[in-house]
Amino acid sequence: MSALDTTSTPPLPIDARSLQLESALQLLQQAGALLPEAEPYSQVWLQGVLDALCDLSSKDALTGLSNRRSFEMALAREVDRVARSGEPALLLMLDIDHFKAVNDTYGHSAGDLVIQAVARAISQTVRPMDTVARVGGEEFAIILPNCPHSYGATVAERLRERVADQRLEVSPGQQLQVTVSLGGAFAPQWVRSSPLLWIERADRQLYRAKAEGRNRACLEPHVDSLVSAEERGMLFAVTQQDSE
Ligand SMILES: Nc1nc2c(ncn2[C@@H]2O[C@H](COP(=O)(O)OP(=O)(O)OP(=O)(O)O)[C@@H](O)[C@H]2O)c(=O)[nH]1
Repeated sequence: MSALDTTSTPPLPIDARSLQLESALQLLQQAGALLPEAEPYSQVWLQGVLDALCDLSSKDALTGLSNRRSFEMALAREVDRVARSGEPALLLMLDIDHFKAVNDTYGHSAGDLVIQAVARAISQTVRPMDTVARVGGEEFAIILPNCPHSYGATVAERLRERVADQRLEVSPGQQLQVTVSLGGAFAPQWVRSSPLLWIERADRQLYRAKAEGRNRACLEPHVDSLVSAEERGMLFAVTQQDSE
């Protein structure tokens, strides 16, 4: 039985009022999270508090996007899915160009506004099924499941253009334009690869985009999977047995 298996143990009756929830509630309040509307300390209310805490711990505070931890979990799930389904999935790493100069010239608050605007632009450009995360100060990652190879360069270019076309008001009457560089790599299909390796491959393309002058997208050249249809069937049967 795993530590998370709750099916074989009878639930313990808990008086929620005996739990020390002050810090958790304060944290949620500070973050502006909506507290559950149910009767305080009822089971439904307690579940609502736990759900709100989970939500908070998976989000980046500045942008509301997924944070690095949540991104890494989503990426591991995607690696698993690609290994089973063989569907093409793209990982894009995106970094704001010369962002230090934005901070140095306009101040940290203006820098924060720029990060938020870039986050919005990315979210509005991709599909709801895609995961958009802020994985570093001015670095974002986008996981695009079920993304055809022929579409990779188009989506990366659309993101680049969307940000470059934005006029950002960093203070009254003061507008600013920023650009981004992107690097992308597709997950190897029908093979259980490592999320870390996938990130490294996309990152390498991002460095290339920076080195080649920024404000551009570089994708790793695609190599067709060498796994035959018969091997795919065998691989799929094995992974199915593994999970049973
Ligand atoms: N405003 C703001 N700045 C941040 C945040 N996190 C990191 N930074 C700043 O982001 C800047 C990143 O600068 P660099 O890594 O030198 O990159 P860059 O200037 O964008 O240069 P290139 O990536 O090479 O184009 C640093 O000045 C950090 O202080 C944040 O949350 N808000």
